Order: sequence, then structure tokens, then C-alpha cells
Amino acid sequence: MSRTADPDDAPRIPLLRAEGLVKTHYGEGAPAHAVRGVDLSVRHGEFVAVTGPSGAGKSTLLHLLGGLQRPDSGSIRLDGECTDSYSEARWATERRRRIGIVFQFFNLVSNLTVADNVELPALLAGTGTRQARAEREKLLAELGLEGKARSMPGELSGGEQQRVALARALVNHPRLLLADEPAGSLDSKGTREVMRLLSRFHQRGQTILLVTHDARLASAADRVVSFFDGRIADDAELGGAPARGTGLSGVLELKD
Ligand SMILES: Nc1ncnc2c1ncn2[C@@H]1O[C@H](COP(=O)(O)OP(=O)(O)OP(=O)(O)O)[C@@H](O)[C@H]1O
Repeated sequence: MSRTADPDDAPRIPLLRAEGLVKTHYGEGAPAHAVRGVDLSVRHGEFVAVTGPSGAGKSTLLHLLGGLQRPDSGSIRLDGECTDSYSEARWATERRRRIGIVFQFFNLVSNLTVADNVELPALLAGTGTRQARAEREKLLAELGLEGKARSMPGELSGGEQQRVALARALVNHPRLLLADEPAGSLDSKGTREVMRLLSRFHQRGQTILLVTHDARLASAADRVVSFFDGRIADDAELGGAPARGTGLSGVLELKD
């Protein structure tokens, strides 16, 4: 049965707690044991990078954590609340309200303007038109896209599209931002922009779980979870960073 956390417990309860997650994909060939028993907690305000080689199971893990796929076994708690019995509709609601997601290929709605792409999740979450517009304007200005509100996604560069996707993911002030290879299809300039923005939002308290195969990008996080063959091989706080979110040196050194 799902349990809503006592607000007094909030600082001690992880924002996300996954226990014993297992997921096998059954496709045309042999079954792919993508996630083979993963325990992972993410505290409020953390910036966690999940890194590892191609095929290690990173994206599958992110999909499980965002309710885009269901685990074969194991459970996920959000803010202390068990999600095991969530329906698809409930997960969709949670993704609008508590979990923002950005993907490698942006997944913007191609026939909606930039403004509408960003506003839509706010309207779907029940935010009034005026407030949704205000949130959209604030985010687009913050992300350097104020002149692009009336553009269509196809008229933007990859980096700009990913910033729109980030605005869309953040418009409802989610507790958790999941980012699946957000720089995976960007050049080094776009990569730096996106990583700077993730760090900036993190410094303001945004909890982020970033999936990346790129160790340099992972160094922007304050904790790196190394994934290998469906399991966590290492889970390390990035000690020595002078302050939260400042481990960007590897990213900033990326050359065009
Ligand atoms: N929908 C699917 N159907 C069948 N097999 C899948 C599916 N999704 C993932 N897999 C397989 O599960 C394993 C883990 O894939 P996953 O995409 O989670 O890894 P990854 O670490 O994110 O890899 P990459 O960095 O290349 O994206 C791989 O063997 C992959 O081929």
C-alpha cells in the first residue's frame, strides 16, 4: 500500500529510493538483462551522474526511475511513497508534477512552437493560462531563448532544442530532473551550455540524476554511480570539490 511521508521526516527521507530493481528486455535475440538488482537512493538536492559503457543498462534504469518502464521486480519510493501500485496515468501525472525528463533527442512536439512546447505541461498539470505563460517566459529568458518563443523546434540548433526541452522539463518545478544523455547529440558548445545549465539549476537546489557514458560530463555531478553489466559497480561522492556543482572543469575544457 502506498504511504505518504510525514512532512517532518522529509529531510531524512531520500527523494528517490530504488530497491532490488530488476529489468530484462525480451526482444528478437537473447533476453537482455539490463538491470540486475539495483539499490539506489538519491537525496534531496543531490546531483548524481550514472555512468558506464554502452549497453550497461543506464537508460533502462532511468526509464524505471521515471516510470517509463516497469521493473520485473523491486520497488521505487518517491519522497517516501511507494510507487509499486501506480497506474500508467498516475506515472504520467507524476512525470508532469514531480519528475522532469530530458532525453538525448529532445522529443519536442515538432508542430508546436517553442512557447507551446514549454507551456503545455504546465497547462496539463492544471496551471492557469496566465501563470503558465509567466513560467514559460521566465524560463525561456533564463535559458537565453526569449527571442525563439514563436519558432518551431525544427528551426533551432540542437543546443537550442535541448534548452527548450530543459525548460519544458522544469516548467512545473519538479522535485527530480532525470536527464538521459542530454548532450549525446550536441556539439561541444551545446554540451557546455547544457552542462552549465544543469549545474546552475543544481546550485539552486534542483535534484538531478544524469545518465551519461561520458566521464567528463559525470564530473559535473557531486556523486558518480558507475554502472556495469546491469549493476552498480561503484558509487562515489566526488570529494575535494570546493563547492557543490563546481566540478565542471572537464566539461569546460571540451574543445569545439
Ligand atoms: N526495448 C528494448 N528491447 C530489447 N532490448 C533492450 C531494450 N532496451 C534496451 N535493451 C538492451 O538492454 C541492454 C541495456 O540497454 P540500455 O539502453 O539500458 O543501456 P545503456 O547503458 O543506456 O546504453 P547506451 O549508453 O548505449 O545508451 C542492452 O543490451 C540493450 O540492447
